[in-house]
Amino acid sequence: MENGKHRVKEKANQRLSFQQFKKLWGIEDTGDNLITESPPVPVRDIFRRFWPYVRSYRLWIILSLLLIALQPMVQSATVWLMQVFIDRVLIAGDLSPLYWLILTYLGLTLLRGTLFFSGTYLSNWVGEKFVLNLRKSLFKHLQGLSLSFFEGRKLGDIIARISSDISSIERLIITGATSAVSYIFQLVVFIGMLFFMQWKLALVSLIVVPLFYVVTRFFSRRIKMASRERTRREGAINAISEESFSNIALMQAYNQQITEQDRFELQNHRSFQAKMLKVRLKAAFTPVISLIEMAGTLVVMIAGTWLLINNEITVGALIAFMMLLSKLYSPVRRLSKLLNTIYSASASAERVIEFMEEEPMVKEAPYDLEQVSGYVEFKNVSFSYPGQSKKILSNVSLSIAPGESVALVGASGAGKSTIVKLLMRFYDPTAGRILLDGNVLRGLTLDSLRENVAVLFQESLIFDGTIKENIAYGKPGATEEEIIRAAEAADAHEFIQNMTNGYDTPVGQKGRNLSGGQKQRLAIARAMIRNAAILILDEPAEGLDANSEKRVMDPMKRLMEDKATLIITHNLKSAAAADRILYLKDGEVIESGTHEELLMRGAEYAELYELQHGEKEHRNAVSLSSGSRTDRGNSKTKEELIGS
Ligand SMILES: Nc1ncnc2c1ncn2[C@@H]1O[C@H](COP(=O)(O)OP(=O)(O)OP(=O)(O)O)[C@@H](O)[C@H]1O
Repeated sequence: MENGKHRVKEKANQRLSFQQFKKLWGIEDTGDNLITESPPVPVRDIFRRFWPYVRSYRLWIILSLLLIALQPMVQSATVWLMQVFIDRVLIAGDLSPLYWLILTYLGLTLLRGTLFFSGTYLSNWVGEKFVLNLRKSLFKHLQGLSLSFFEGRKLGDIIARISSDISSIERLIITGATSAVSYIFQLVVFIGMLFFMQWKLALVSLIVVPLFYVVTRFFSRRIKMASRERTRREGAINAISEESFSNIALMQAYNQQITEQDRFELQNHRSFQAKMLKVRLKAAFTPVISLIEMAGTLVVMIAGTWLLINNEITVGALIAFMMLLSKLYSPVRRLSKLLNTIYSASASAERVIEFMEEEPMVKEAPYDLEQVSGYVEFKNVSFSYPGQSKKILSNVSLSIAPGESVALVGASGAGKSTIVKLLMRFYDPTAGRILLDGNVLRGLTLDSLRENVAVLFQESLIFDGTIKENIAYGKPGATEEEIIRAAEAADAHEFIQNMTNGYDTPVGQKGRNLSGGQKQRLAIARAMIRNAAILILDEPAEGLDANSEKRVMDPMKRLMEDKATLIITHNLKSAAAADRILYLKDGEVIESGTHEELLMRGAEYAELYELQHGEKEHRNAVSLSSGSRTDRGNSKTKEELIGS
């Protein structure tokens, strides 16, 4: 029996599979949806999942429900007044009850208005509070997720989920739930009143109720699926817009407007198709419901007339009954419509829940490290990106001591930036260990690790804020004096002072009001103010012209003082000035030593150097290094290390 039940359930699920449904209803699986489908979640579980965000408002919810629940009572009393008016005033021809009837009617109308205002205001207030809390919590949660999550997602889709999807959930959780309770309460009151007035007629009027249920179920399931398709397409529209507009210069420079428009249009059209399917379903739903409603009214009219003929009901009571009946069908209809809204909003809820259930791949650890000296060690570290079998790093071992500079060189794609990502714990190694001052990175809190590292990325990352805010990003709560000192050390003070509003000048989105060199000096000031023991320089002079490069050299040199520095560079002349060079090939350190040692070895590093700087210079470098290695010792200048 249990098995049989299970099979039926399975079959029901199968029959309504998304792909089959899409074929049936005209959204064929075109394979062009940029956003993957979120796992389906039953409505009951959705409520359970979001309940914690409204729990603290439960008293207000109860109050608003109470206010909503009182409304049908007042409505019923108004109908009852009508019955008294017809039977006692109109038919009896007696005007004496009219005075109190009018006064009561007025009082009831005012009461109903007050209840409506406070109920609506309160339920909306709770709803908006829910949106506020949920959005805050989702934003915080997303910020704690690992880099891998963001590298595998479309930014536009993430934004769509934080903005529009969360707003849709409000319709499901608060407005939806309170309206549902209010409609159910109205139903109970009205049905109770109908039975009180004429139980036989009341029974007849309920004949059509199961029909409402069957039709609603049929429509709401399909509306939910169309809504899923629609929300995914909206996410894709956001993603394409974000990609296109953030790369607008590239797009225009390569005349890719048409390609981008086509990409956009495709998703836009699919979104339109999904929406139209939803509209068709919703539009067809209302007339079908009206038809059932009409059938119910007809049956009651016939039965009512028969009862009237048999003197089992008065004219006034029959009219009042019919009026109440129309009021009964209204919450039934609204409840059915609401179910559709709930189902379509649950498509958004599924997308938000998918994100909420994401766990950070890099797990937080308990040990809070204080100020470190900056001794970094990689021990037999291997790494593959999540979900990929290709080994990006194999058995990498390296160390950087405080005050030492190590250059990481190698062909593009060799795995240099991946080493930085592991050191920052954006990812954890697949095998091997990384240590900071002898502590395994996996055991440290992410905050304490990252507080001890300052990074200068290949492309200076500048936020849309003032110059002051951008520098202070390196040390939250930095004083004005500290900011100016950092800017002076980064040789940025002068150009900042020459700007219209000095340190309060806005830099524009991505720092578009600044030159490349200015942005880099601002980034140096930010790293300066952090004063971390470990410094990572990822192609710090990349993209700067000779003049700007010269300009950032001195501040960079000051920044590196006493720090354990890892410098990633393609330029072997800059690498030459490092205390040690690691040559990375296909994720393995194949050569390691000083510039001179590597040249003497005459292997791949020497070959690459020769390729970059010509044979003559290479020979000079070798003879110079073999003759005067001891003289030079560690006297390499920091300028050499950074510049080319
Ligand atoms: N998020 C990622 N997911 C999957 N593979 C990645 C990811 N990031 C990098 N890779 C792959 O890892 C390899 C090493 O990349 P990495 O960025 O570390 O190289 P690199 O030596 O820094 O290159 P470049 O000098 O060009 O910056 C490349 O083959 C790259 O395709």
